Amino acid sequence: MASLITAKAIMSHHHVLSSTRITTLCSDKAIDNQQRKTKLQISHRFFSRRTISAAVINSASPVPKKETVEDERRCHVAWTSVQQEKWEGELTVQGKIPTWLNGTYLRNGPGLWNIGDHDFRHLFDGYSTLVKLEFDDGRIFSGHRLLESNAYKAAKKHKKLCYREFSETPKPSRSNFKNPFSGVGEIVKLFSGESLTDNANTGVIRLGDGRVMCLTETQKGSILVDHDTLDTIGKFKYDDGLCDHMIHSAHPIVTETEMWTLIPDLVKPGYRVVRMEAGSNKREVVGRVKCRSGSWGPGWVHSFAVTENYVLIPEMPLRYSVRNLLRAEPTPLYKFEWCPNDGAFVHVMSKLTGEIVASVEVPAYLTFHFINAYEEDENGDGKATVIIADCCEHNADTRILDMLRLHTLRSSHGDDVLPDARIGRFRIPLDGSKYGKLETAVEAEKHGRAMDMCSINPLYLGLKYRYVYACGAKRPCNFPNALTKVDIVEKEVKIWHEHGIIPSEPFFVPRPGATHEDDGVVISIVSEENGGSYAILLDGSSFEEIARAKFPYGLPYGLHGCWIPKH
Ligand SMILES: CC1=C(/C=C/C(C)=C/C=C/C(C)=C/C=C/C=C(C)/C=C/C=O)C(C)(C)CCC1
Ligand SMILES: [Fe+2]
Repeated sequence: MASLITAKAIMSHHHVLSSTRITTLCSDKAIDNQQRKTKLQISHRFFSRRTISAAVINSASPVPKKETVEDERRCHVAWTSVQQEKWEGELTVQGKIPTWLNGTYLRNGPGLWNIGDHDFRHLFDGYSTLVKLEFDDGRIFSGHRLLESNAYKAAKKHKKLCYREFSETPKPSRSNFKNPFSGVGEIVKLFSGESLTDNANTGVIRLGDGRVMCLTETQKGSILVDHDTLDTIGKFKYDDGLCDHMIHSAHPIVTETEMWTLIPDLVKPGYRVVRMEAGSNKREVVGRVKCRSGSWGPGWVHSFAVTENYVLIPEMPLRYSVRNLLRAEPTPLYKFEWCPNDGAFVHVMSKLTGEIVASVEVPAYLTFHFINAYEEDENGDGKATVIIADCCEHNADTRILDMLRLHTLRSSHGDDVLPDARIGRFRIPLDGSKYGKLETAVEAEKHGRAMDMCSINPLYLGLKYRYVYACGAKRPCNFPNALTKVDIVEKEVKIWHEHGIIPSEPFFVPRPGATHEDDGVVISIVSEENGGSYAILLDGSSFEEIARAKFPYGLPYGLHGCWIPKH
């Protein structure tokens, strides 16, 4: 493989640099074993000088002397753009993959953070990069590929940012500089959704009918992919009038039969709760909840939770801000503002009737990811009296958003600057009380005061459960650097960590036929300090390593994944 890649890469000065990196990695013994099966394709036109120089730096090769190099030298591969548009090949497995594990783990996340000479600012800005691990009878066939969103294709074609990303706004064209009406045009393009990105870099889900969809928070960023080839199939076309509302939660809740999601209303602050039957493209509005705070915008809703009978709608003090949405330059809170004085709420809607059965004020909170929720029947008469909802809670401290700026992530490696997080547990009474509680479920010190990117056994969705898998920390760190299993009943925590790693979301796959909640495996993809990366498999119960498989190159950090079983 080394000679194949070198031949492809030595086409220009820049590609001599990229070949240095790839040849170095490919001389790895494990990779030599699979040369025949490996295909690599480098996009020569698009990947820029910066991407390539970062690659050289990560391979510890001699580097050109320039000011940015010192910064980049310290840059962990987790925050370094992928080096090629796609790759596929078999990975060499150390250890033994359970024979029952047959199917594909797919992970989505931002993997390319520069366009031409422009470097993106925030982790969430990067172009969607899918990584697959296909488990087949003890072997792993892997690959990655950039998603062909319109935003990515336009950037590639014009060598510049063309759509509004999380923190980035395209520069106005020269002709628009002098046009006094261009500001109005920008507002129209923003509120019609035209200028918003479809870069579906956040999650990937398998719908009940088997279709696989990548998502971000714009509805137009719902994109179908082929989980085998990683080809982009095309837009998921919602067959309803709800797309006018532009944005939705990036984390719909999907089962074999249905999908639930929330659609925030920016005009009349509130949320629509919608349901889509498996096999359909049409969402039905089950109900609507009005925001209780007097702020202009609804609270940001990245994710939410469901129980067997209810949908929980969070109304956080981190709210959409029209001023910040319109600003070209990012504010410290990007599109949002922090309004704790306007209150923090959780609403509960009946799945059956769409009625609001509880709406409680709670202490200020900041969460991106709900873990799970369930109903509790305290009187033992079969009627739920309280709802318990757990989330990764950032102690109502918005600094986490700015911590995820690429410059900070790249330059603070080794410093203990990650703000604290915990498992926040809401208790929401169903007796008409005005207030709900928010407590710490397990002493945060036990998981290094970091807690995000969580998963549970999917068979326990909406039900009383015991185990949370998430990214935690071994301090000091500037980003969660460990995998953790939290027993929220016994309040015990297991940690898996290796020096210098940045692991992505630990994803739990239950063993078919299992009778214990933690009988299964946990999959994660780990970016290493030395520029490499590997897939890791932990036993869901002991949380010990079962197997790992090294990639022939370094993969950046990724966000969320899904499991597609082989039938
Ligand atoms: C907010 C708007 C947009 C984009 C939203 C996006 C891309 C949101 C992505 C959020 C993610 C990936 C949150 C993850 C959080 C992870 C954490 C806190 C990890 C912590 C580790 O400790 C647009 C769609 C671009 C436009 C409208 C507004
Ligand atoms: Fe997320």
